[in-house]
Amino acid sequence: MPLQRELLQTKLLLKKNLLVSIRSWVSTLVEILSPAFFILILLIISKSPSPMSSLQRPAINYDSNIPICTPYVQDNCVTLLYSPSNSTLVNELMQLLAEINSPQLNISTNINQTGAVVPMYSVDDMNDFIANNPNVTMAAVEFQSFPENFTDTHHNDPILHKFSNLIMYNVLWNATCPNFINPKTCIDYAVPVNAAIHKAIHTYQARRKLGVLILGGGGGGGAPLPNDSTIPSITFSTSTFPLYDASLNAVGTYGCLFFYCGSMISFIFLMYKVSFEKEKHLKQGMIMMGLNGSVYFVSWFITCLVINVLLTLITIGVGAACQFSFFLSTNFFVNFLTFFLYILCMTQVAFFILTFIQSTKAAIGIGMTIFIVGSIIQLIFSLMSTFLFQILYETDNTSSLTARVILYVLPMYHFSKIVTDINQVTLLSKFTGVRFDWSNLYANLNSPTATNVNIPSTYESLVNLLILSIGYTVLAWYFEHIVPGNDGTSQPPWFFLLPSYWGISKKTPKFVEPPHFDQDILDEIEKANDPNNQAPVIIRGLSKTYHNMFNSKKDVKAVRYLSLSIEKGSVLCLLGHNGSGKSTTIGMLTGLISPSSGDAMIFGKSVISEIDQVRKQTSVCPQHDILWNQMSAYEHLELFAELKGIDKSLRKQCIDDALESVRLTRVAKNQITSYSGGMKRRLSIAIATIGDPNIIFFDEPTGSLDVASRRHIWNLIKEIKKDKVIILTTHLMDEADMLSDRIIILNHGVMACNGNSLQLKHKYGNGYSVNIIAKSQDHIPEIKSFMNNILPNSKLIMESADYLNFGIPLNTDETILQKFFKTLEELSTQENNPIRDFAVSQASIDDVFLNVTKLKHE
Ligand SMILES: Nc1ncnc2c1ncn2[C@@H]1O[C@H](COP(=O)(O)OP(=O)(O)OP(=O)(O)O)[C@@H](O)[C@H]1O
Repeated sequence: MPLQRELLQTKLLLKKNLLVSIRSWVSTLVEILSPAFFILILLIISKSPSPMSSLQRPAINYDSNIPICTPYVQDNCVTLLYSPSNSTLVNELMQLLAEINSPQLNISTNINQTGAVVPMYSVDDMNDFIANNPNVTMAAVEFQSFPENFTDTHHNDPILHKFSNLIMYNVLWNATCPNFINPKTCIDYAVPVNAAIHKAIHTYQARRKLGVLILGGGGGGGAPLPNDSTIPSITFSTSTFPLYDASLNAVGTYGCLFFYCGSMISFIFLMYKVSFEKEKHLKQGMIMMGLNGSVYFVSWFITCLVINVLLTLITIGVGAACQFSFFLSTNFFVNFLTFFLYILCMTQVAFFILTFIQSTKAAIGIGMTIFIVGSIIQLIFSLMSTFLFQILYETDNTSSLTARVILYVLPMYHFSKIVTDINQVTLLSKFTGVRFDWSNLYANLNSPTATNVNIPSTYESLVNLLILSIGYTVLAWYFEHIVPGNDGTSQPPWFFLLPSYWGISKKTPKFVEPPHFDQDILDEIEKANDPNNQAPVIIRGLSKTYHNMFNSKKDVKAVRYLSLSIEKGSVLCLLGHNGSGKSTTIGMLTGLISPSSGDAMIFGKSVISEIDQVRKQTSVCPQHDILWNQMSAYEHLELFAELKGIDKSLRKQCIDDALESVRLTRVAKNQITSYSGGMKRRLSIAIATIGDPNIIFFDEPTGSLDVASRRHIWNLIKEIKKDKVIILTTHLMDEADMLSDRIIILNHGVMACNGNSLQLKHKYGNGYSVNIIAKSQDHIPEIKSFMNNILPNSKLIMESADYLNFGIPLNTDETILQKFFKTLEELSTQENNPIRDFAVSQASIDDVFLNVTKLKHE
């Protein structure tokens, strides 16, 4: 049941992600609470006085309303006069003003209706009325500039367009209030009238942009105003629109930036977390242990979705708690989609970028750069808001088209567009009551004209974020296949066209002609190619070339025509210099690296076409520990036991046995941050042995262990090899000598020799090895000539500073050897002896290794 297996693996990795997040709770909290942090900064900014306040006019208190007048000279009074009455815009504005004022005012041409708002044809009519009816009118508004089409004029010139939207008016109020004597009833009309006009204009704009009915109420009637002989004294002020108070300004000016910052911290965290697992080869290690590569990404994607939902809810919750109308006056789902889709899109951008990055340093660097560049973009959009969109969509010339295309692929552009749209509508909604609802998503909030109708609506911007999320997911998936990862393998750019990729047909191995080999190796090749060979591991012509994308001359032939078979119950040791192809061989046998040619059969299953079946039989202890610092040894073993499909009833026993075998029982529950390098290595070895695999690959298993631990692991390997195949790579010759049933030395990717320890010592060993330390480097020539004279068939194997190593063939005449030893002893008593110290030993694997690799070099 492959799907069931994948679901189980996804569950396991989610559990691992949860565990790691809980254990590193400080960074998890920082990540989750980052939006709250930025919104709180916005709150502080909104509460603190603006640094520009001394240069600005005082903010308007939008909470104040125009009180309905109370007659104090005559029986009736007029709350407000306005002119001109022949302007549709002015009339609509004043009706709106009357409607949203609390208490609601009545527009009436009947000047006898107490408290009415009365339209006047012109400013002269208004002045006449005031002069003829002293102390009847509380206030008056004279509109001086009122572009009839308000938001639609002068679109071709953005600067003119800005000014054409300007409404200018004078507010006049009656300063002769006789109640000055009684200040309680004498009310200042100037401030509330000014604020009411602001509110009315803003509501007008918002309703008009959203396409909702501008007027919802108003009207009324009343009794005629009586005359009075008192001469009114009128004072006036002039005001322009708009003028917001500081708290509204904060969201309007910095909202884009701070909401963006809050959503971007998780992006940087994601870049770090995924690149960390890549850098530490954790993903590779898990794949070698049977993990499906796509499950790895699915598990990260689900983890990100959960974090994304949390971040979105926290953003909306904290924003609403701070009383920002951006959140309070916007439909919850619109707010939710804004943040959710943006963070989702940035998650996919992170996965896309990570396909090209192998190290955490690079990932954090790029993440921070995107964060900073994005912040600058947000700030520009915050400050220029709709103005910038107008310029961008004003014309369809090449430069604006190019700018639009570039901006289109940036998720932050769409985010700032949506935030600006919502801001435009909700900025004053506390006073105007206008909300940004689901149905308003389609409205064009940017004064469309014939030329700039293309400005996307809020809905289109949300859809664009979704399209980008899907686009970046596809790109991440595609480049993940074709960009060589740190395992160096990649698929051809057309991989998705290959039936084998989709499992429709099986991959077929490619075989090439073998290079020239010695007879013993040719015998082994013949054995491996024998169709009757029943060995559990049969490798046939396995080769790997790492191609250089830019220069084929720099291609690396890491392994060339490796052919051999390995019997059950044996340890095969792969020796070789650094870079000789050992890890590549293990990578190919575990399906991590795809061979360039050849194939290997593991218990009859091909590593090319049946890797899933192969992985059920194999286990790996890679060169790099596959460990998470936040998890304990027990949790690691539990994870891998489940990954290997060990039955729940047997799991605990298996884990306890594995811990016991590497002597980690006592510290099993401790997080591995407290472990030494050796302890971590022992845990990696325990992980490799769990689940009783038939074949275990040990890639330099004891490199970082002390002598005692190393001996312990050797005993362990000897014990477990009985019914298994062990393939071991090492640089330690005594380890190879002690453990191996067969040794293969790789030299520049080519099999240079093959046989057991004794056979190799006999064939390639020096018989005896003579190590000589000269008194000084000046004595080296003297010692060399001494050796040449006394033992002409000796061979210099190694020379380093004052150290010389000679090999003496096994078949050397015994009398010559005796003479040699005697001369050495005599020399040691002489004063001019060039030798400080010497030792003679029998041939070792070291000699074999040096001889073989040197021979093949020559
Ligand atoms: N991802 C890769 N891309 C390109 N070349 C690579 C890649 N991985 C390995 N090589 C090259 O392939 C050759 C064999 O490398 P490999 O790691 O298999 O050697 P090794 O014997 O395991 O070395 P070591 O003992 O240092 O681990 C080396 O020349 C190495 O530089």
